[in-house]
Amino acid sequence: MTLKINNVSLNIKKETILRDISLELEAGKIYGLLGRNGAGKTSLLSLIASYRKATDGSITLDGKKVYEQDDVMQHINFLYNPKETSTENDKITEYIESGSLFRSDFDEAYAYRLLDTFDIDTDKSYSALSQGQQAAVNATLGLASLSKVTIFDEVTNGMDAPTRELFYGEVLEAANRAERIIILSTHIISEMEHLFDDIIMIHNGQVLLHEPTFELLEKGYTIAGKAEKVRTFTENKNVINVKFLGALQIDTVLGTITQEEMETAEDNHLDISPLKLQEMFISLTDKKKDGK
Ligand SMILES: Nc1ncnc2c1ncn2[C@@H]1O[C@H](COP(=O)(O)OP(=O)(O)OP(=O)(O)O)[C@@H](O)[C@H]1O
Repeated sequence: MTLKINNVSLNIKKETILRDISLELEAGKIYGLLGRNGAGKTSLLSLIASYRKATDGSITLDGKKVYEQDDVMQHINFLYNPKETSTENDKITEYIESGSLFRSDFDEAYAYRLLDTFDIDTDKSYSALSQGQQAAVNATLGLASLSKVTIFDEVTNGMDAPTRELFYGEVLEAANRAERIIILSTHIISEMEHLFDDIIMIHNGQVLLHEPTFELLEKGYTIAGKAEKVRTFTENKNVINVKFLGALQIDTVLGTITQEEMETAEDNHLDISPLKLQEMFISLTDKKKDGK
């Protein structure tokens, strides 16, 4: 199964929101969609879910156009947390029923197991739940839908840390249950980094990069130790971030490290560790660097 986004652009009024986006997403993968506020993530996801029509270009699932095609659209599920508090009086049980009514792949038993995991009282109405509990119900609807393309747009907003951890575990399980494309748009990068097979970064309405996470993280490293030693080591290197922790300096460097350099680091009691996705993201999307 392949979701193809072909040269998609979106203009709203006279503003260009998305410019010439081309991406190919494969079943069996979890995608992390990252971008600064206003980069265009939700706009792109709305196009995939047919909430909007692209100004140019097309989106296809297994070669079939998605926009306003019911037979294709029912396999694409877009979950987000509405900004307004819901006045929805339906009981959670009714929510699950309607979820399964419209989606042929919906697994009701799985949904109830998830709600139990999230400790949701299914006799309550949706509007009687707290913000974080509503987020857990939305997450459940997405996970249990088993939809071929399942999109979670900042769905963890409002969830507390233990609930987010439960959600991450369930995302991994849901990805193993069925061959599907899962897209997670988030700002909680450090917590979710381990979930992503691929990273897609959107910046100023364009694709900045689309790469397997492990390849991206092999593009650099962090080095920590006595400030003076670290400074000497990273002199003339592409340092994208410098942090201090007491007497310790931690530099994030883009580039590979040679065996010889590894030995020098060891001799100087410097610790080398993998690059952090969040630091790379901050550096790559630094507005000061692109003059914005
Ligand atoms: N209905 C609209 N009318 C005009 N401009 C819009 C509309 N919807 C979105 N935009 C603009 O499109 C740009 C992208 O917005 P979008 O919501 O896609 O960003 P985002 O990456 O999801 O941001 P965030 O991380 O803050 O949620 C922003 O500049 C926003 O102001």
